[in-house]
Amino acid sequence: MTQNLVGTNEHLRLPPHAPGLRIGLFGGSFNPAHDGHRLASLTALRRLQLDRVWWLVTPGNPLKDNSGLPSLAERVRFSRQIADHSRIHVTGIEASLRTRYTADTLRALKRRCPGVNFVWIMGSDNLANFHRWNEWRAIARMMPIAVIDRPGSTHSSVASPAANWLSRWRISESQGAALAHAKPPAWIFLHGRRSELSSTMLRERAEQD
Ligand SMILES: Nc1ncnc2c1ncn2[C@@H]1O[C@H](COP(=O)(O)OP(=O)(O)OP(=O)(O)O)[C@@H](O)[C@H]1O
Ligand SMILES: O=C(O)c1ccc[n+]([C@@H]2O[C@H](COP(=O)([O-])O)[C@@H](O)[C@H]2O)c1
Repeated sequence: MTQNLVGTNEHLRLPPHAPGLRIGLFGGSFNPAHDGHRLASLTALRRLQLDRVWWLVTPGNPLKDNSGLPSLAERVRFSRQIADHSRIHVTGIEASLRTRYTADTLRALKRRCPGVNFVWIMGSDNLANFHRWNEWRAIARMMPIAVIDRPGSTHSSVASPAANWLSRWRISESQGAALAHAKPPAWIFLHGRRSELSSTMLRERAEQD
């Protein structure tokens, strides 16, 4: 079934959505997907009371060397096996939108999905580098952001230039249910059960085998 969907480029289409839904957008290389991605998504679903999380499997992170990156279809297919949850939709829609930078992707999705309450989700390692992203302040002005704590970047992320700039708009963890409706900039740092997993670790293990 999943294989067929990838074969028909179903992963390039927008999943079902409707005005008023709260949808988390979780972008990543997913090379490969792992349980840390799933745990972060479940944390966001529950603590932010989201209806869905869409994984946006990138054609290639603009800040990474993407040589050797497996095909989008392969990464989507494996991500679907890992996600395995009715509220998590794995997509390759940046490829069909022909966007690479997150700011462009979010603009395009907001235009195509009027009335949807989107939240950008990222691990805390990405907050630490967020100030290097294209139009990062514009991203923060476009939609609320949820940062999920991740081993190794708890402190560097909150001490980062982006976190400093964003500090006045941080809402408390107890207000998670309000984030999707908050006027951006608005962001939250969610602490909870953490996963040590990373795609780098899995690629290194696979090389040793
Ligand atoms: N264990 C984890 N806990 C919380 N967030 C995570 C975790 N692993 C990845 N993420 C987040 O998931 C998103 C996609 O990450 P990505 O696909 O690059 O995985 P990665 O494990 O960070 O990969 P790599 O090791 O190749 O950098 C990013 O926002 C990242 O911060
Ligand atoms: O737009 C940018 O400048 C930008 C820079 C770095 C990363 N991103 C996005 O951040 C998400 C996480 O990337 P990664 O490779 O850490 O999984 C993914 O959706 C990337 O496209 C975006």
